[in-house]
Amino acid sequence: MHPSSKLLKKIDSPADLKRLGRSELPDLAKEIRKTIVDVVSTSGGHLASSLGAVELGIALHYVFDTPTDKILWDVGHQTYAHKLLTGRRDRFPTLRRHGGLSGFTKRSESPYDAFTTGHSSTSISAGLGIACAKRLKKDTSKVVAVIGDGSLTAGLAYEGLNQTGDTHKDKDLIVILNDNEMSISQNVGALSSLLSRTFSASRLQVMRKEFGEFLKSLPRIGENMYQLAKRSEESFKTFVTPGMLFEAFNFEYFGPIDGHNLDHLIDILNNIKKMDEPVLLHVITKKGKGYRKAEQNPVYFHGVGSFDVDTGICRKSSSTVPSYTDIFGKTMVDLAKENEKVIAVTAAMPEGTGLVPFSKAYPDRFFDVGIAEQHGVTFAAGMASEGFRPVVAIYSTFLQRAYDQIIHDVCIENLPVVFALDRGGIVGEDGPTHHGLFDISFLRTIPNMVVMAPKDENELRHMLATAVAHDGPIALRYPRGRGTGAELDDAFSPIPIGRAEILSHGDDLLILAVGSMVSEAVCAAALLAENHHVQATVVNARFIKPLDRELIGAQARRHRYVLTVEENTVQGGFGSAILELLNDAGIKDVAVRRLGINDQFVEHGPQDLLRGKYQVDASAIINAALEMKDSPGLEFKGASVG
Ligand SMILES: Cc1ncc(C[n+]2csc(CCOP(=O)(O)OP(=O)(O)O)c2C)c(N)n1
Ligand SMILES: CC(=O)[C@@H](O)[C@H](O)COP(=O)(O)O
Ligand SMILES: [Mg+2]
Repeated sequence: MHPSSKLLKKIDSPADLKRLGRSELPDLAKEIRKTIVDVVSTSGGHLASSLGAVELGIALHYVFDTPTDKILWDVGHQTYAHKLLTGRRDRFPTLRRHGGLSGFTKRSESPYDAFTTGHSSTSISAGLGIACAKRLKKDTSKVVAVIGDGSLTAGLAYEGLNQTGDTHKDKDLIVILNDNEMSISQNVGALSSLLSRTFSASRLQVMRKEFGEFLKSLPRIGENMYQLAKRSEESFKTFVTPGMLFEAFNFEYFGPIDGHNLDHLIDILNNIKKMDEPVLLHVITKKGKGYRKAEQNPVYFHGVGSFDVDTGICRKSSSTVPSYTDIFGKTMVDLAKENEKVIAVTAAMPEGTGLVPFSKAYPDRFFDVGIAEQHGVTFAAGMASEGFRPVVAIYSTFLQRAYDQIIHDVCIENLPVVFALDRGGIVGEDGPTHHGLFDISFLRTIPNMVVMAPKDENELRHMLATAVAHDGPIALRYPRGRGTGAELDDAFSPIPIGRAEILSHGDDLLILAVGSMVSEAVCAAALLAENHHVQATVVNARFIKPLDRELIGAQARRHRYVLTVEENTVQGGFGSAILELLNDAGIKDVAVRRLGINDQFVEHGPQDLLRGKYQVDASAIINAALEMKDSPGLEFKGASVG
């Protein structure tokens, strides 16, 4: 904590905050910002969003009686001030570390975290659910949902607004729109331009105040003129502010006001708190507020690794190995050059998915749909139905939101949509809401879908070329982070669909690995041979669907022991597909062990630590092989019978 945090160190709960005078709050905001910058510069995190929500956090906990009154923070990535004010100041340096504070709100972490978040646009729905539950319990405490302008581009948010505004049942929900004109990148969509058409809050306030004073000063007619002007201001406002949109949902709309002006915030929240109907307060904030480097580059400082506070430069690793994301982005540009039908779709994450180079090279063939994964998939299906080759680049975890669209709009019609799933596997510090640990299971069950995973960044290129050439739905999933350092072939050579490859031969054990686990399997096989005289055959399955039934069946018949490895849930994953194959092929006399995440959510922490803990790395493969070797009645005896 910053040594000069005289005020913050006195705050162990919002009750302590309430003891401060309003005049002390700006200094508290400064201390909170310093603490956030200090900690995030060391541990990484969502800096810009949290810096922009400092006054909001202070004002909300100053006005409302939390945790009885509930505050829900959409996405939850902007909650570092909220955490510092709600009894987590001393633990704040553990932010995003294994066993430390989550980078998002998490119900099990604090009673002040009203809802567990990480995926966007859930706060209004969850907030309304809580508000309706409170009403049934005759509990008159308040519910506030804080949602960003980016998160308001998701359809889910409107589903929540729509029900809230339904007048059949009284609903008492406060929605605060935290409008900084940014998603991760510049915000997109019609709503964003409507929101950004507002006058700058300060100018509007000054105009309104001066004009009102003038009218009231007019002798005799002043008050009437003031009331007339006020009414006309309402109609004026509806043209320049998005009030009309929210009022269409039966919300009382207030704003836009300056979301960094604590006095304004506290005054208006005190008024709004007394209302018992749906209210939307529109606040204007600056993403990165208070740290110039982040104000100047909120995209870079949206999610940042450790950095030097003075220069704002991230402490990069010395490795020169490109990330899977970089290779994907470069390959997309290469493919688009060869094939004018290739288009790219992202759901508000051009940087994270590596599509910025594509967006610059082919702006007409690049589509950022906003945080709207469901829409993005169906939008891509529409384009595919017209002969294009859409590549939908979405993190594995965020694609979960569009499961029906994949089935209903893409696979039933067998449309050629490519799903490029970045962050497939354990992602690290973002934790359970962000690990991509289900895509192999939820995709392989869909008819017409092809599912593959490259062993390295070179195979990613060939797989992407394969995908774009494939005349039907196809998905490739690859991990967060750097590749293996594999050499990149100059030319693409599309891989025959359903074709695996044997990487090494050994009679004792058959290791079937997919994606990021192939390099782990190769490493494990070498160590098993060198240190334990266990000879393993390693197969890079490449395809989870369709499996290479011929090659895998033949190899399974030649081995007594089979180990499958995947960075995915074991339930319904690659290992399950292998069990199904063996069963269908009548291959019975093999002992199969499936390595993967075993029916649990994975907490946040460093990728490698979590891979070790959850048995998806080379040492886990070695241990599993040795356990099989030493298990009673099972011994490795060279070439297996049969
Ligand atoms: C369903 C889903 N898609 C994508 C993301 C990735 N994501 C995290 S924050 C963010 C932008 C949110 O913008 P906004 O709500 O305006 O918050 P700000 O960062 O501007 O404070 C995105 C796209 C996500 N968390 N959830
Ligand atoms: C909050 C959110 O959902 C995104 O910012 C996410 O944290 C990005 O993840 P990467 O850091 O893997 O791009
Ligand atoms: Mg925003």
